Amino acid sequence: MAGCVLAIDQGTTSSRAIVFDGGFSPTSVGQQEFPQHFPKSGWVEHSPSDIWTSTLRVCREAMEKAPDKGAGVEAIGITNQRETTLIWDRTTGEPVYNAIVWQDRRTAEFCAGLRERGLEDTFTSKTGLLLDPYFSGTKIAWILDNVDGVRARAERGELVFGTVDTWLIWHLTGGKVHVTDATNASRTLIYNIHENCWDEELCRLLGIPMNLLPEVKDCADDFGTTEAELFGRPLPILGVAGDQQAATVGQACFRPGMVKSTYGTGCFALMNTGETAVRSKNRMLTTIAYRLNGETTYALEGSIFVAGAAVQWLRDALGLIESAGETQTLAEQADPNHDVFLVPAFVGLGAPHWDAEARGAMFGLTRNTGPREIARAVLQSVGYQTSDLVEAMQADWPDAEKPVLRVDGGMTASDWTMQFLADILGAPVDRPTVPETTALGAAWLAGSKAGIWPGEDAFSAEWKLEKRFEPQLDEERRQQLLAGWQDAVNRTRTDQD
Ligand SMILES: Nc1ncnc2c1ncn2[C@@H]1O[C@H](COP(=O)(O)OP(=O)(O)O)[C@@H](O)[C@H]1O
Ligand SMILES: O=P(O)(O)OC[C@H](O)CO
Repeated sequence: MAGCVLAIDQGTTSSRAIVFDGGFSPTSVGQQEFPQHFPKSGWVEHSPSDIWTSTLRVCREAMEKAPDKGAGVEAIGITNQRETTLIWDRTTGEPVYNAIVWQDRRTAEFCAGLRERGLEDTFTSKTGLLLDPYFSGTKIAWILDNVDGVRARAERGELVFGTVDTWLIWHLTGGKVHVTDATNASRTLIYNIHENCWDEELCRLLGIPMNLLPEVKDCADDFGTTEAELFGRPLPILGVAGDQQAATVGQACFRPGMVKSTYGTGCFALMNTGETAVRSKNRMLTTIAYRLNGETTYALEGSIFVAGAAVQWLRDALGLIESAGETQTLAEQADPNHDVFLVPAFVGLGAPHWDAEARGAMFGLTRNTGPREIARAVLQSVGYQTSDLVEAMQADWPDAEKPVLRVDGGMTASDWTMQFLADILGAPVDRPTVPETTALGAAWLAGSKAGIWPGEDAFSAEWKLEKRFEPQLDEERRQQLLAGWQDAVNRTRTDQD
């Protein structure tokens, strides 16, 4: 079976690999969770070797399970958790520190210091991002300044930096290739998204030597060839995109105004804004959606740090459920006259508030509040947060029609959550037949570059609706719930008077 593509989806909690056939259907999957490390409050790390070895294992598993043991695989596409930061020795490949994960807040004070120096506009105007610990730049600076001997080694040119895509490509190519793509670069806080280059001034402000940085390529490009012994033969890596951008591609959101929202550990909504890099007035991010044939397509992005992670909190910290799916039954049975609001600011608040110091809170508790109302509040928090994002995006780009939201990610398995989302947005929510849109997006980038998959239009035509959720809530109740949510958020924020 020729025309197959192996997609690697290296996520925050697990590594996944999927072989897609020439009809864009998944034929086999490999998946492995790996440990999360929380060395201090607000710190989140991964072992670099876990990232690599779990990825290699799931690729081999997916190839093994694929028809003809993956003989039809002609190209590899990579998509990855973004912003997560690694630095390693360019000769030995030895990491100098663990991977600092996107959720990590250790550089909050450093960011506040830069803001106090009046530097936020300098960073935002060039990168589209905000001075928040979320992005890679201050994480690179932290490693350089806090790990013994690292700055000196960096200045001697012995070290390299990479996001997870770069780390994986380095290993897949036997340490020969040090590259990234424009979408991953656009999340580092040192990449100029308008001029499409690493920015000297921003690197200087953060104290980052530019010799650490990888070459930046288009999303469909030549990223090197895998070592023959890894999969029995060399395979070309032809597609790379950060996971949220890959989902935008996989959801075929190619036209300006189209929006996708992905519900995994966090939630990330991206609106395609075409060739215009819209500068947000509402603290959304401006980012690169994809770069193809040297042409950049931009997006507005709203990033929420906790979505499915709140469901995991119900299971792992509170022990209220044994599996994520139980939340739906609990929510259905909750008292309709008893509103409870959860603001899941477990690692601060992301867009549109960007309050790194805020922590989670629950409001409206009474003696009658039980697991059902709490579970419903968890699922609803995802809807409310999305509603904040969509409202901010529409304010930033009033010309765009009220969008239909294309959704994907593990949490979209919950019909109850998707219906609430449609209700609170007052807009339809579309769930596609292929839930693995992130991996599919990476596969399409590689498959189209290889010339074995068709272009944008034919690919878009293949996007199929599995279920549309229509809004059913009356407007008065919607406004009442939104007001309750706004009140809860205002009381949680640390930057309110
Ligand atoms: N039926 C469900 N109802 C609610 N949440 C769910 C359901 N199934 C999965 N989830 C949540 O979805 C998340 C996993 O989604 P996934 O897309 O695999 O995440 P990631 O790529 O961030 O690791 C978990 O946080 C899990 O709690
Ligand atoms: O690994 P995910 O799916 O939670 O996505 C993480 C994002 O890329 C962080 O920006």
